[in-house]
Amino acid sequence: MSGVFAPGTPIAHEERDALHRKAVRSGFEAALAEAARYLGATSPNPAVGCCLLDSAGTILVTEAHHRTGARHAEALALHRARELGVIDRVATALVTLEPCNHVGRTPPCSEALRDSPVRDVWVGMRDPNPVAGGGIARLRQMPEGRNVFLLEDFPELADLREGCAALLAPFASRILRQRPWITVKQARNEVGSMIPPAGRKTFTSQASLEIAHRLRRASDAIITGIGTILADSPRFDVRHVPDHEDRAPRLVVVCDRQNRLPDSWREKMIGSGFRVVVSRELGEIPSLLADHGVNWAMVEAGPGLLGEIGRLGLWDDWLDIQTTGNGPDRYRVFSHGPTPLRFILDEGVRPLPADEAVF
Ligand SMILES: NC(=O)C1=CN([C@@H]2O[C@H](COP(=O)(O)OP(=O)(O)OC[C@H]3O[C@@H](n4cnc5c(N)ncnc54)[C@H](OP(=O)(O)O)[C@@H]3O)[C@@H](O)[C@H]2O)C=CC1
Ligand SMILES: Nc1c(N[C@@H]2O[C@H](COP(=O)(O)O)[C@@H](O)[C@H]2O)[nH]c(=O)[nH]c1=O
Repeated sequence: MSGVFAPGTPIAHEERDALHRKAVRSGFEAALAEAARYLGATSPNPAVGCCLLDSAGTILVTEAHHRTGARHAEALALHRARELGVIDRVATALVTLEPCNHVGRTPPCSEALRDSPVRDVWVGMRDPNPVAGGGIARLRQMPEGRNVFLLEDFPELADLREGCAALLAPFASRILRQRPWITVKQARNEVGSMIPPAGRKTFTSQASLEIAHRLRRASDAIITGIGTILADSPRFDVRHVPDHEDRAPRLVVVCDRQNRLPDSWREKMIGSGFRVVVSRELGEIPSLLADHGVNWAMVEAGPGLLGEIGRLGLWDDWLDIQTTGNGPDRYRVFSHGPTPLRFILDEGVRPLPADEAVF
């Protein structure tokens, strides 16, 4: 592995490699954490993080893509490095997604890297988007010895690649399958029921509600059923954690085949910044959401709609939060791949025992 250390650094190869792996690891962890803060704000673009290191492997800047139309993560990180006066020290760029090679709303990141002192570029995932991809090949063709390393070529860094795959999963789903990543969130009480006690909408703990609201913040759309609207008149807003500033209107899709949706609820939601769509056919929802640029959709619905979603297999991961009645709530996750839920869950709610949980 060549990399973050300047040629001629007077340390042994093995020591250099160990330090190098440590620097790459901390850099990717920082880039992933920063990017995950913007899940739900970047769509239809992906969430992407970038970390710039100096030749000793010290982190100089960590940045992320904030929203469509704004600078990409690499371009913003290089911009910050110039603002901070550390651009001349930048040696290595770690990016969770292949740098773009096209002129979209912003110029190609491959060129931003070319016009910088970066010599080594570490890439978490190849870009599944054929329009923007090609940055790896372009960087490799550039003169002056730029090196490009892919995490997929380093088995000892497989967990970082999985993190990058989880971060990209919602975008990759829309691009490759023309449907968003769909997460079902289900809360159940001590006896396994989803139905709240009379006069209440929720029964889980504050920690669980914060997880639910982080998921709302990270997703671009909520799929629900008419039964939930009629029972709860839900707000579906983000209030137990801070929301993204100036977020684009989020979609709520209501499965309602008999036109029972109250106008008053629809008007209230539009007034709070949602777009409301009614669907008579559950099966059409994934492609409809993809057409609206939705990368990640969550389901907040009752047992009627969840049964149908389960029967049709219309989900990618399923978060089941259970109240125990005594002690903290527990959760388990069922997932069909590296799940972006890893960026949502935290210590406030404990996983169920390993044999009952996916991770
Ligand atoms: N604990 C939790 O996590 C949650 C609990 N809840 C609770 O669940 C209860 C409501 O549950 P429920 O009555 O089952 O309501 P749902 O929210 O599950 O909505 C059910 C409706 O979905 C529509 N639907 C079902 N299948 C399809 C399909 N294939 N295509 C299109 N539409 C479809 C039907 O509408 P139609 O009748 O028009 O055919 C059906 O009546 C409430 O008490 C609420 O508090 C709600 C959300 C989360
Ligand atoms: N019961 C239940 C949940 N239920 C979901 O929350 C909705 C109410 O949202 P709001 O109007 O924004 O407070 C409700 O209609 C249903 O979709 N969620 C949870 O995290 N825990 C719970 O115990």
